[in-house]
Amino acid sequence: MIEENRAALIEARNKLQMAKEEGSDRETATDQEGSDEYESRLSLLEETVREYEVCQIALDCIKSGESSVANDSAISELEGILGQDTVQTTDVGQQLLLLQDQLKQEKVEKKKITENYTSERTMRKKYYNMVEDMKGKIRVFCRIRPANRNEAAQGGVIVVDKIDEFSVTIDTPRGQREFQFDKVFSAEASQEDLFHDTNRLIQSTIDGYNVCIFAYGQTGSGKTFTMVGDKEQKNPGLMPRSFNAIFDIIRENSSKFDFKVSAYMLELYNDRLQDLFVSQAGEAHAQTQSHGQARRVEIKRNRKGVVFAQGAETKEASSAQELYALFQQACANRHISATKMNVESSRSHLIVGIRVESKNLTNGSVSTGKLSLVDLAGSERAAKTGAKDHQLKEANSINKSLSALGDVISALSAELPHVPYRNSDAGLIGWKRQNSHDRQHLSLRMQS
Ligand SMILES: Nc1ncnc2c1ncn2[C@@H]1O[C@H](COP(=O)(O)OP(=O)(O)OP(=O)(O)O)[C@@H](O)[C@H]1O
Repeated sequence: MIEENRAALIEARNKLQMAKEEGSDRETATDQEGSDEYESRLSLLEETVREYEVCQIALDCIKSGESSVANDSAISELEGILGQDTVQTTDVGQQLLLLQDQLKQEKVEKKKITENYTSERTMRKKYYNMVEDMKGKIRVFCRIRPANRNEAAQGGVIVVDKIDEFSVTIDTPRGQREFQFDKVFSAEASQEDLFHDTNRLIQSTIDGYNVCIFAYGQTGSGKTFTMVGDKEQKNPGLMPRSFNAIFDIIRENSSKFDFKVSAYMLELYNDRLQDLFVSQAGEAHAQTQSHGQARRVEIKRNRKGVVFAQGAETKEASSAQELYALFQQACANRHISATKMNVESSRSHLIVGIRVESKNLTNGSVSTGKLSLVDLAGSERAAKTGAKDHQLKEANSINKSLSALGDVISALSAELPHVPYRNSDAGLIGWKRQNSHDRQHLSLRMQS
């Protein structure tokens, strides 16, 4: 109908144009009767054009009814056309009233849809996160590392056995012991399998929750492999997979939300927090500039109880690739060295904090969630790792902070009124619960 009207409008305008040209060609109005006839034909044609124009605006308005802004401007255009002339047919007036009525209805409809959408979204968030909560605010997964070539060559015996989805047995000098987890991954489990279960927590972060995933275990048990992946990234770990998942969700929702992703990356080395976005050379340079004063990163809590790393640089990323590039930059500044148990042993706890801010384009509300991904340094026995001198100091500091973390986790699991977060920065930054909805995801690891 719109197309038919548009064609008729063009034809009527052409006829009017031709009639006007014909009029200007007439040299003098010799024949009064002919002149009157011409005038009345011209006025008839003008009226026809106006009618088609009004009709066209009305049809366009009805077609673009979802946008009240577009309709409002169309109405003023329509009123403009009608106001240009004193000739206002009842037909056109009725059409305008009808149109205004339709617009009113559409505005009410639009408001209803927006309200429904907002309440549906709130419900989705609520139920989604209720399901996540039912699974437990603290979830402990166990991953069994396959025996490596050295262990096999030395005739190592497998002492860990997965007996079902949730339990393992371990042969100890005092006999076999059984342990329960929220989930157990066997030595054959892939990186993909591991991520499958944590993937859902990324949605919670985007929904405005604070999520913490960390790997805990003995040195060489595969924490870095699980969190980061192998060096060549043929088997990417939870961190790069999470970066991709964040931006996948962002892409899917880009028509409804405006997102902002920013990150800080720190390491806790020898009880001191270091900003991994600043290299040691950069830090030394900054220290000279500030007359010997070292830049300090400190863990603070704001008035709302939200934990943040004061003094740490935060960088924005607009894609998973950008976030990964920032991560690589941070990893290059991390403390790693060889021990007897791991050729690339992490000598510090790595803390990656990703903040996702989302602005709802429908109602303007803003929510912020944080995903903390932590690769802890491994607990170790100096006798086994061969740690001496500064490595021994590192090991003592690692063991001390892990023991403080153990106290935090025990207190949280037992729901004790006092949780000793303050005993260690590590206990505070990664897994301090920032509100009642937060959830931690603990990956405990074992070696076969
Ligand atoms: N599931 C696995 N499959 C194959 N190789 C693995 C697996 N887990 C760990 N590895 C390998 O075992 C070695 C030790 O793993 P990793 O460095 O991740 O241990 P870690 O627990 O982070 O140690 P540390 O606490 O000393 O840093 C690495 O060479 C890693 O590639």
